[in-house]
Amino acid sequence: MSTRRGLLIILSSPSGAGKTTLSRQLLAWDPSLRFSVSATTRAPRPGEVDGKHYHFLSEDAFKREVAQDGMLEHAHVFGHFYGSPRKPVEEAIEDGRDVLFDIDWQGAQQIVNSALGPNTLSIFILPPSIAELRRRLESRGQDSAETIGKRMLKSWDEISHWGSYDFVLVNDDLDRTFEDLKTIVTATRLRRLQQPGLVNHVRKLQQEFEDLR
Ligand SMILES: Nc1ncnc2c1ncn2[C@@H]1O[C@H](COP(=O)(O)OP(=O)(O)OP(=O)(O)O)[C@@H](O)[C@H]1O
Ligand SMILES: Nc1nc2c(ncn2[C@@H]2O[C@H](COP(=O)(O)O)[C@@H](O)[C@H]2O)c(=O)[nH]1
Repeated sequence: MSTRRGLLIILSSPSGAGKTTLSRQLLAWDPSLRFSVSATTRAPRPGEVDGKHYHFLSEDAFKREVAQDGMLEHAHVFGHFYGSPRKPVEEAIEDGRDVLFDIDWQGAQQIVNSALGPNTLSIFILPPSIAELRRRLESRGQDSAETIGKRMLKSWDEISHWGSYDFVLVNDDLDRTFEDLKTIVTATRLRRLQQPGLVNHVRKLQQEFEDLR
């Protein structure tokens, strides 16, 4: 029987729309889901743990990883490098586990256009308004006014790619958005191609049917 290959579930949004919050909820909902811990050259925020939230690398170390083909995708975002280490993702999906990515549109496009494209599920999170996006970045209280200003200026760049994603959610009410996200993940897991074991099941049904005659 062919085994199931894991799905690559990609969440993107402008900074502050809520993808980190939704990722954490999704990981708590389904402990079998693996999070792709990105590498970044930006400094840790208060409370961020190396190896859990990000792998915090120097620029030299990051570039070395890229040169050795160690990144599945990588991009320059808000003045820093970010990338998804290849090995843990490949191991997880070969093991049949789904992997969650919190990455920008450039990284999403690289993965969707790669050999892993048929195994991806991409979801874009929109904010209810630009004013609310700013309010959320400010209320998160983890970035300087200058950083928030830069992220707001880049928000349209990110939003302009919403049309390339499989699904789009407007994250107004968090509980509602999370319910919709779970529905999307559950439905995608039920796609015929995600269930290679069905072939054997249908063969068994056919045999049982033949035995009736
Ligand atoms: N639906 C919502 N309603 C109100 N606040 C929300 C909602 N979703 C997320 N938030 C809050 O908005 C802030 C930004 O959310 P979060 O950090 O998840 O955004 P993000 O898209 O991951 O941003 P970044 O790309 O900068 O990491 C957080 O303080 C979070 O608690
Ligand atoms: N292409 C990639 N983008 C990534 C990756 N990890 C995170 N990101 C995106 O960067 C911005 C900023 O993140 P922050 O943690 O500094 O707020 C956000 O849009 C992330 O989705 C990655 O590995 N590749």
